[in-house]
Amino acid sequence: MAQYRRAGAAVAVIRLHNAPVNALSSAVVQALAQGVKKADLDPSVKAVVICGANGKFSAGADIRTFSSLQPRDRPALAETVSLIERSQKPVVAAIEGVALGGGLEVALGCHYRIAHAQARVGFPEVLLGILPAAEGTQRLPRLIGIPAALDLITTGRHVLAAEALKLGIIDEIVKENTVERAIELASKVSGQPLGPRKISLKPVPDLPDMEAILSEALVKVKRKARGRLSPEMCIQAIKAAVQLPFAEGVEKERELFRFLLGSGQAKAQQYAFFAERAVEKWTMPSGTSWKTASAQPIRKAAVIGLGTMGRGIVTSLVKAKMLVVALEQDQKQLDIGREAVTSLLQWEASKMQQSGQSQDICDPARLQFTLDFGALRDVDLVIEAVFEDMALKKEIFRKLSTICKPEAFLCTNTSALDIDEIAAVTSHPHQVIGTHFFSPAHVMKLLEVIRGHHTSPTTIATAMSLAKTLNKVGVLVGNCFGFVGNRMMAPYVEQAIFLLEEGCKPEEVDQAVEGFGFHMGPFRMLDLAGLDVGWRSRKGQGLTGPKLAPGTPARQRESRRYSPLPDFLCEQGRYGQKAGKGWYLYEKPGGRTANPDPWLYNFLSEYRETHGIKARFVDQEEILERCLYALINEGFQILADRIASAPEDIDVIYIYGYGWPTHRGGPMFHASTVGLPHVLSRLQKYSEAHPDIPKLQPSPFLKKLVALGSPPLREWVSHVRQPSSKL
Ligand SMILES: CC(C)(COP(=O)(O)OP(=O)(O)OC[C@H]1O[C@@H](n2cnc3c(N)ncnc32)[C@H](O)[C@@H]1OP(=O)(O)O)[C@@H](O)C(=O)NCCC(=O)NCCSC(=O)CC(=O)CCCCCCCCCCCCC(=O)O
Ligand SMILES: NC(=O)C1=CN([C@@H]2O[C@H](COP(=O)(O)OP(=O)(O)OC[C@H]3O[C@@H](n4cnc5c(N)ncnc54)[C@H](O)[C@@H]3O)[C@@H](O)[C@H]2O)C=CC1
Repeated sequence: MAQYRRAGAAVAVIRLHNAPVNALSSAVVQALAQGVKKADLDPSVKAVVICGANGKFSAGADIRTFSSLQPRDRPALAETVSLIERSQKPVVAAIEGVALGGGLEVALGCHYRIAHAQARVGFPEVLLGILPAAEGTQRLPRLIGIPAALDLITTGRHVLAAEALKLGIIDEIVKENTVERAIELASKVSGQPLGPRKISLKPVPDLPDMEAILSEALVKVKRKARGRLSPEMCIQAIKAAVQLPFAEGVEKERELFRFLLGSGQAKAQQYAFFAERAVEKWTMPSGTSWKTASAQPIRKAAVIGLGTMGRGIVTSLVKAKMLVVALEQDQKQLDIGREAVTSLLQWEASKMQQSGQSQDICDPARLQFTLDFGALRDVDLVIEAVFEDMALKKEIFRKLSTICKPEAFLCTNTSALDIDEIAAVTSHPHQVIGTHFFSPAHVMKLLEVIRGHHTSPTTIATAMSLAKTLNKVGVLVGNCFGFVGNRMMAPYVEQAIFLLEEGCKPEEVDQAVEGFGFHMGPFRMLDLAGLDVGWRSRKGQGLTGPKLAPGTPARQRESRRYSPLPDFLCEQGRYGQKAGKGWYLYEKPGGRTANPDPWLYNFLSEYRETHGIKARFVDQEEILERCLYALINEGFQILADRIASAPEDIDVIYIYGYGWPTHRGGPMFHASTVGLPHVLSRLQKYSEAHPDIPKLQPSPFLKKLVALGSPPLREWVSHVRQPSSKL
């Protein structure tokens, strides 16, 4: 838990031990405190070094124990940090790997901090719905000043040793053996006065405009937080550091921590933390899993199509230092694509430069632009990102199957189409897989990995490993129209549009959904993505356009309710942001500011009149429940169909791909929080009111879970019938 040893004559080394990340469980904290006391009591010890086992200092408090914390538990970690600082002998933190959260708090209790050049430090607590509660919000501002402390504590970002040195968090960077250097330093400083090294005794560096800095920070985090409480509470705690003596600031920090711990948001954000890690450990009902399948190395990759998605995918691959071949259909598109990729890479390089990272990502030697499929002969993996058109995709895959080397993996970025149908035209269907990136592909963290019927475990392992290499979260799902993400999106968007028919304005629906915490409501999202995308898909499905059977009622398809509103908008060229108008009006084509559009109000009134719909007032509760419960209901059906193997998979997809607010833990977590009987009864109510909307009819699986007494979320999948598995 914490190993105590002597190094040389006069230095005690305390090494934190708790694989894999030396989390500060109560046993570790206790052993650390004992070590510090032992060193203090031993007159032959003149100085102390604290370090971590396996090249990591510590990733902080053990998050798994938070759910069992009682509000009145003694803050043992904070007491230990104080104990370290009060030590009569100099204590040096030797930081390797990470010193995060409570790990950094321990280091701040030390009198000196040295770090390896590759080490990272930070206070990521805000991302877990809490704040640094072992006196971190009181020590960091004293050490590095308010503006920098606000940045680090409210964003949770990790900083590399070089930046930490610049900020004053650490005293020295080491390239070789950090612990040896710490021992040297400890020996050197023993006997020197410790008062000036105790951060709690320092005043917070004063600034003339302190009040303004704090208020601006509050406005900024409130705007960004979308209902998340922790960033605001972090600012309150930092404000206490400015306004109160250290001990009182610590009291305030604890009070705010207790409030956050009990808020429910912390539980949701910590669930999301573990869900993200759980999805990496994919398993198929056959027993094949991440443990048994091995990924193949990808050195050279190709991307076909450099449109919205392809250019972002190329950027991601280049950033991950792969050799990349980028292919387009004609010279004009190739030139446009090249320019777009170049500017994305330049932007990435400048971002990296700002954060002190090396920026050799733009090396043109690693990137080849071509019109020639022959250039794909030696690539290890291809990602196809051409138009969403099955015939075109098949044509491309047929070609790839003959041109690429037999062991190459063939991936499609389709957002909804059948992976098996695409794989069927190749000679190696077991090497075909869906890799569904999200827009913008170089930014969004999600990679939905879609397994076809023949996809091999090696192909899955390689695609999941690619996600990790690209710094994304891969989630393995089964093959069906829209997979997990877009399949659940469909009933959500459908409800939003039906609500317009019934009397809402787009901004009312968006405000309700954004008030819940989404970055964008459905109409702003549709305008951004382009209304023509869905239109093309609906035409393909024969729901509108030339394939629609003559005489089909305007608002009905196969006895289900259908809204032709988005088709009408597209017929008028209102494709969204790119056209300067869609559900909203923009300042110009490509403009970003969505303004309510009087034209649309008139259009909606006329539409309602034509179809004999009496507009009614729809309250926020109904807007939210209709949109979100329809989406969640589909999630239950997806679990029942075994398209997703666990609720965590769905939640991670929604958090990282669709902007579901993390503090609400994802749609399935949200359902478990509000209670399955509640979700069921609201769906029943709405489906009785709208019997022609099948997506409001509660999923039989949801009904089953309620009948079983609403078991906890982690038990849901044990109640799914196995034979229907698509995974
Ligand atoms: C560290 C990482 C960057 C490593 O990343 P990577 O190598 O990619 O590995 P992972 O797959 O992410 O992780 C490997 C494995 O480790 C698990 N794990 C990681 N971190 C933790 C952790 N902190 N705790 C537990 N487990 C952890 C992870 O889940 C993986 O395991 P698996 O799931 O089985 O696969 C990366 O892991 C990372 O970023 N980790 C999180 C870092 C973090 O967020 N740290 C902050 C932790 S919170 C903290 O430190 C809080 C504090 O400031 C102190 C709070 C004080 C609490 C005091 C209690 C007092 C209570 C009463 C108050 C009231 C007082 C009164 O009334 O008076
Ligand atoms: N736009 C989005 O937000 C998302 C799109 N997708 C999917 O990604 C794929 C691509 O979508 P977008 O990038 O939006 O399309 P896009 O229309 O922006 O780009 C497609 C590109 O493919 C090129 N192309 C067409 N035929 C080609 C051929 N034979 N050879 C080489 N290049 C060819 C086109 O010139 C164009 O540049 C589609 O399957 C889409 O469903 C997936 C996730 C999100």
